[in-house]
Amino acid sequence: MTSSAPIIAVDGPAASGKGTVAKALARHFGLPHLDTGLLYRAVALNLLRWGGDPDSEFAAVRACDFSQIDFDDPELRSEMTGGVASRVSVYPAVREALVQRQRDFAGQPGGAVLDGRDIGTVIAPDADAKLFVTASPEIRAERRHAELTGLGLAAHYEDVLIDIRARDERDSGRAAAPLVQAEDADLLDTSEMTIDAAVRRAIALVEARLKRSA
Ligand SMILES: Nc1ncnc2c1ncn2[C@@H]1O[C@H](COP(=O)(O)OP(=O)(O)OP(=O)(O)O)[C@@H](O)[C@H]1O
Ligand SMILES: Nc1ccn([C@@H]2O[C@H](COP(=O)(O)O)[C@@H](O)[C@H]2O)c(=O)n1
Repeated sequence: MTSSAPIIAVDGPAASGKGTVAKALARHFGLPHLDTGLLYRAVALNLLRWGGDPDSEFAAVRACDFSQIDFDDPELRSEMTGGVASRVSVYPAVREALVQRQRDFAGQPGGAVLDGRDIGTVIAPDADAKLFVTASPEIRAERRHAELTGLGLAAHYEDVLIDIRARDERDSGRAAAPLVQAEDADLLDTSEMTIDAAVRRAIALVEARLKRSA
């Protein structure tokens, strides 16, 4: 892959700020951006609406149908949908059903930024730049809690922290495409960083990688 049409992979745990960083990178480098978590959330939302059982791999695979999904639907971003997304994403057949769509996005001629859990390891292992964005569970829970209450939703910090820890365990512990830092990814721990500082550091890390691969 040449640096004129770069693929940038951004991975990390829930509420680490990877989406914020990925969107800013896309703006900075003039690239299209895909939040791959939305694909797993779409499967989860189908399942919830159809009354399917998240413990059934068969039902989850049937829910890999985006024909009725509006990607602007606010329900996609709910905590309930995110929790079910992390359950259906453990199934290899669900992951398999979503791979090609993500690889097609990554492979478009002008380059792309994708964020998720397995972008640098499975979807685009040859990406030109890879970031692993993280922060402590407590900081991530604070940020998610502030986000939810800011939207006027009732949320308790302790519950959010429990949910974040459960999500970390499921995403990192599954056999298929677990959340793990790719060997050639740069680590960006945003625990002590403002959004501006995290974005500036992300741009600097990616620019350095692109220069090296030019
Ligand atoms: N460095 C930071 N300092 C403070 N708040 C931040 C920082 N980075 C992100 N945030 C805020 O934290 C929340 C979560 O960020 P974001 O949505 O980017 O995380 P994410 O990793 O993409 O989450 P997920 O994929 O689990 O939905 C948002 O409200 C965002 O504005
Ligand atoms: N590449 C990815 C992206 C997401 N997931 C799973 O989906 C859940 C929701 O993702 P968000 O980024 O929107 O929070 C997440 O907890 C993962 O289980 C995935 O497996 N791979």
